[in-house]
Amino acid sequence: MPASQNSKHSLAASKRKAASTSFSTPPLKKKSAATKRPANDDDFIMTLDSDDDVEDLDAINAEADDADAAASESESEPEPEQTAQAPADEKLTKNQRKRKEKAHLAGKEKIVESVAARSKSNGVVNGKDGMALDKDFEFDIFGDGSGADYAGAESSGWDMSVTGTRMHKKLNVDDIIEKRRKDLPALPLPADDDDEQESEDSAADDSEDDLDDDIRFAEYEDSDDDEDRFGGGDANIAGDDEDDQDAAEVDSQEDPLSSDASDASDDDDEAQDTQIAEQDQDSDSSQDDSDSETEQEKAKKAAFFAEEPSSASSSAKSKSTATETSFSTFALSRPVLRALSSLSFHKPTPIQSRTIPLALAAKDIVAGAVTGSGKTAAFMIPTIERLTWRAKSSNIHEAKTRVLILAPTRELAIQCYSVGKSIAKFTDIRFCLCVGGLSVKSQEAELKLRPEVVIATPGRLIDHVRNSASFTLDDIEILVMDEADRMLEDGFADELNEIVKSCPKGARQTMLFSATMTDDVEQLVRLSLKRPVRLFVDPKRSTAKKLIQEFVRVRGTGSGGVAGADGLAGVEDLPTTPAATGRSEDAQRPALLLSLCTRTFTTQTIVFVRSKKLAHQLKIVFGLLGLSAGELHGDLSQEQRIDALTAFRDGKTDFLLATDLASRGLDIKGVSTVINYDMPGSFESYLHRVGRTARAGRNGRSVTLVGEADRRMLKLAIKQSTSEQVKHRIIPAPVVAQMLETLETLKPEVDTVLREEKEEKALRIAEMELKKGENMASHADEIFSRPKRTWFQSKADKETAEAMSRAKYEATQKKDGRDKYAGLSRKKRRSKMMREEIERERKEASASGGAKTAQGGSMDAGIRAAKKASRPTKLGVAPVKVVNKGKAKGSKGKSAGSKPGGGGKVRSSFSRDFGDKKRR
Ligand SMILES: Nc1ncnc2c1ncn2[C@@H]1O[C@H](COP(=O)(O)OP(=O)(O)OP(=O)(O)O)[C@@H](O)[C@H]1O
Repeated sequence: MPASQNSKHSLAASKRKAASTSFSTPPLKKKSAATKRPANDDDFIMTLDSDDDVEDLDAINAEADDADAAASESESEPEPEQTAQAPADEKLTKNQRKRKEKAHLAGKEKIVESVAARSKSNGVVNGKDGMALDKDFEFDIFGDGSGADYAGAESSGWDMSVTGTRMHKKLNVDDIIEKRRKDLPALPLPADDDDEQESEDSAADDSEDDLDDDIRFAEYEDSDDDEDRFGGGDANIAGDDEDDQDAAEVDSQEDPLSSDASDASDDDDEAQDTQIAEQDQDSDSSQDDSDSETEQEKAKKAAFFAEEPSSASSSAKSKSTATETSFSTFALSRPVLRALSSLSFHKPTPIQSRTIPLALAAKDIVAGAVTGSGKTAAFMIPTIERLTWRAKSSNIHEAKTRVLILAPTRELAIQCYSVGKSIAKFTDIRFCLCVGGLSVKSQEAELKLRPEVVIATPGRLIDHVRNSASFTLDDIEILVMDEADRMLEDGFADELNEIVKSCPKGARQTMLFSATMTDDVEQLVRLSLKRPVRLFVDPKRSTAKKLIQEFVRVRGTGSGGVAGADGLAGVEDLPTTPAATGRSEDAQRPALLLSLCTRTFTTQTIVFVRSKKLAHQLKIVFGLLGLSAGELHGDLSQEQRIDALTAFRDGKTDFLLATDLASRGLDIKGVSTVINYDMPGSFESYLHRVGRTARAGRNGRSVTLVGEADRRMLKLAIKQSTSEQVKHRIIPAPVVAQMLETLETLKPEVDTVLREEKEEKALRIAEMELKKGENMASHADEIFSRPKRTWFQSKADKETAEAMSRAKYEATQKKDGRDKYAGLSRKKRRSKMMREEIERERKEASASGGAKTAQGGSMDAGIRAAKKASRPTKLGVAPVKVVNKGKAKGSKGKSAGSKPGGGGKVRSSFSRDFGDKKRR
């Protein structure tokens, strides 16, 4: 425990004590000796990236923002302007220095103006607003703060508009891209896939039937030819046959996706299937989490959780299926019913049906339901309803903050705020949004009025608990955590403990929600739940019913699989010859992605990538190709993040290139496709990502690029879905080859844009430093007279927490099998798996009291070994591509004649994953 926590704890306790004595005299907080404020302390970035060490341009931007914020917040020591500028100056050429000097002068003028404006309008709070990031920057949900314009907001999703002037001129990479694009010669792009020939393979024209037919064909009659037709497996890519055959002979033990590994990997499949089956039992009731639970765990859960009251449960179950069910059956108050009807919420979703009665009865709840099933309203409706029962008082000193809703990201908190205000719009309930990146001062001012509901990200909330006079969590009666499983992860552990400690325990109702909610008692116990009810509405780890999940195989003969990927390998380091392009999966991904986005999924598409740097680079490539794309990740300022979201939501951009920051909770209407540029590190993360589409009963499609290291995740996805939901998409090799050529042409342009952007940013940083110096000079008295803010975590604490979170994430990756067997020969891999399986079965046998004996487990393994022995041991020659060289085109007709898995053709394990599904 960080040393600071003891003092925090006592602080919180003393605040509670003080607050309980009198409402009329809000207790003054004792400010402890200031620890230095870490930059971005409250930036709850949900990225699971491992790119923190990457010096990214947007990171520079973020630093610049911090520098600016620091200037306006005036907490750091003033530094001589010369010193601050020196490092930036050193990097600049003569011309750049001249430009900088110009900017310097212009900046000076601006600063004078802004200081004048600031002193003019300083009446906002206490006559001083210097601690705000930007006094004019407001987050206004409906433009007027009233929530009156819901209909418009509803039609296009929750409103995330931002009003107010910008803190500084936004550096616009779009301008740089546009400038470069104009000078580019026309780039060859693959034609749309709506012509007959191409739709045979890529199968994504407007007609749903055609699309399904084509993909089904690819799925079940996947020939050797087919599987070679993407990822660089065609005669058009010189030398590929040889490469593959060599690879098949030499590396057949190492390539679980290659066709020649098919016989050998049957055992692997079985072993993996068994594991998957055991780990991912469907559980469509609140009662059983998994059969693999030990008796001890079951007993622990039985003691920890309360049974769902039978009346509520049975009526809810019938309600959830009955078409005539309506919100009026819950006896909600008129203003709430009116709001629901204005939102066109006519009947409750299943999770709402089961949650609302229990939540109204003040029960603690641990709830899980599939993405897009209405969990936000499930906790928001009863919360607001309970607030309408409160005793009303016109006296502000009697007002209390009774509800705290926590979310892991700012965007999600903003969305919850928007939903809450909409449902409460006919009541007098007041909300306050407390998230990082927005004005601390205006939040402080709102908190002083004691709004009934506070919706927050943890870091900013703790900042207010520690530093905003009169704000305490002493009166919290309802604590809700959205994406609670995320909040329970190590990265949030310290913050969550601090918050829970600061809330009263006694009469508090706690509700936890997530699509991937855990019922692991060890994790939940620290939240002081009181016999919570488990409400798991959908089968565990399932996707929305109307989601079609497509998978595109990424084939590389090298070892540069996804695990090692960070950066746009296909663009940054494009190979010089097309032949070389088949060497790494990473080299294929940009081309595959762009083939999808230029031909098939041309709008309303979110592309998830695993690093901020990659998101930015892809944005440049998209821009240079004339595709309108925004980026969303943690290296952007909050303003840029909201801008990107709103532009995408409003259809101003067709693509949103995002990290996992955007994977959870965001409800953007009209998202038709989610593309996973790479497989995320955990299956939970996959579920959240693909859950950005097919929401609220709508159709949606996800397309995931699957490399060899992702096969286990692919199998999980297939296992958890119906056969109609999963498809194998094949992109014609000529299309990919053409895209690779185009990317090759673009490479120098991408570099140029990055360089120009860097220069612009260097200038901007210089401006910031100047502004900071000016602020320091103009407001020195005020700055040094202020009490310093105290911080919950030092930078080191935060880094430790992040490192723990990252370690856990990496461990999850290993658990999910991404890298577990990487680098092992087939033989070693199989014997390792066998050993693990025997060990696991032994454990299970002893845990289940001998129901399945260790001996029995070994026997299973023995049977599998015997089965394997009865098969031909090795094909010897790669069966791929022998027949197909001259038949790259018109694969439909050709392949339609082939039989799945028969006729001497060997199907890849990738294809078998799909075929197996069909057989089930
Ligand atoms: N009763 C209802 N009737 C109609 N639409 C609803 C109802 N409840 C919620 N919705 C709509 O369903 C969509 C998804 O809701 P919400 O964002 O709460 O899903 P979620 O379960 O929290 O998803 P996630 O797990 O991704 O966070 C929203 O657009 C919301 O407006």
